[in-house]
Amino acid sequence: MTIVKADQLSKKYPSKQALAPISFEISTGECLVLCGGNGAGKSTLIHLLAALSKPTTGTVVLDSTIPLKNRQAYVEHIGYMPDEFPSQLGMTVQEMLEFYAAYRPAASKAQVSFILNKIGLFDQRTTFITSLSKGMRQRLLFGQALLGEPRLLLMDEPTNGLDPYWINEFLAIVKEMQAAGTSIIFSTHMMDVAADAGDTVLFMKEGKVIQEFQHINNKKKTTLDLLQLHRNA
Ligand SMILES: Nc1ncnc2c1ncn2[C@@H]1O[C@H](COP(=O)(O)OP(=O)(O)OP(=O)(O)O)[C@@H](O)[C@H]1O
Repeated sequence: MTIVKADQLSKKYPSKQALAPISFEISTGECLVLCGGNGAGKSTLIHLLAALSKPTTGTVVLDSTIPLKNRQAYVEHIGYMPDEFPSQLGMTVQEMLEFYAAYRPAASKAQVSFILNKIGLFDQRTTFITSLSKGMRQRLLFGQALLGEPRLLLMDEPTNGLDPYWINEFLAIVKEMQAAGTSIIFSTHMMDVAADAGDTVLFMKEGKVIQEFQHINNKKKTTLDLLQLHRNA
């Protein structure tokens, strides 16, 4: 079943066409990975899908009925992980998760504890965010995106700053979420992560999709293919 349908979505700034019109569909439990060099348009596309920015053209529909312009209903069903930490630095780890849980109708106190364990920060739950390492902050951002069992998980460079153990854990959690029916879109510069997680990998350059891989089976070969494309982007 199609969960996300983007039709001719584009973004033009006065001085720049950041994203040329793009159309795609994603099914329940599918993972779409966005790759490409700096300035390729990955964050622009994720911001549009997260309803953080208005498209210049085009539409997005979630779950076949909820349009992007019905912002409240739309964002209730998505989890969003930004590429930079927001400003809640005066909170503890648990307070931050509870703060975000309050905005997610399906999130509960029990889920906050579950996620704290999942991201390996249960023992640091009373630690102030300012005292966390970069990788720990990244895990916390990932954890808040999982709150409320989103139908669509949108993540901007989620593995930045993660050590190899947590990159593996991230990939395992992504697969668990997919198996539970969550659809996932994330950007990455890590070709092995893209090859491992992506059912579909879109390779972008200067706001356009220049190549698309689907249903990757041979991880090693595909990682090399993606690296080759990255060199050309
Ligand atoms: N607010 C803005 N005003 C004008 N141009 C912008 C704005 N935001 C982004 N751009 C431009 O849009 C293009 C795409 O940027 P975007 O952040 O989507 O790239 P990206 O693929 O996420 O890059 P990176 O890998 O460096 O994060 C870039 O050329 C960027 O300079």
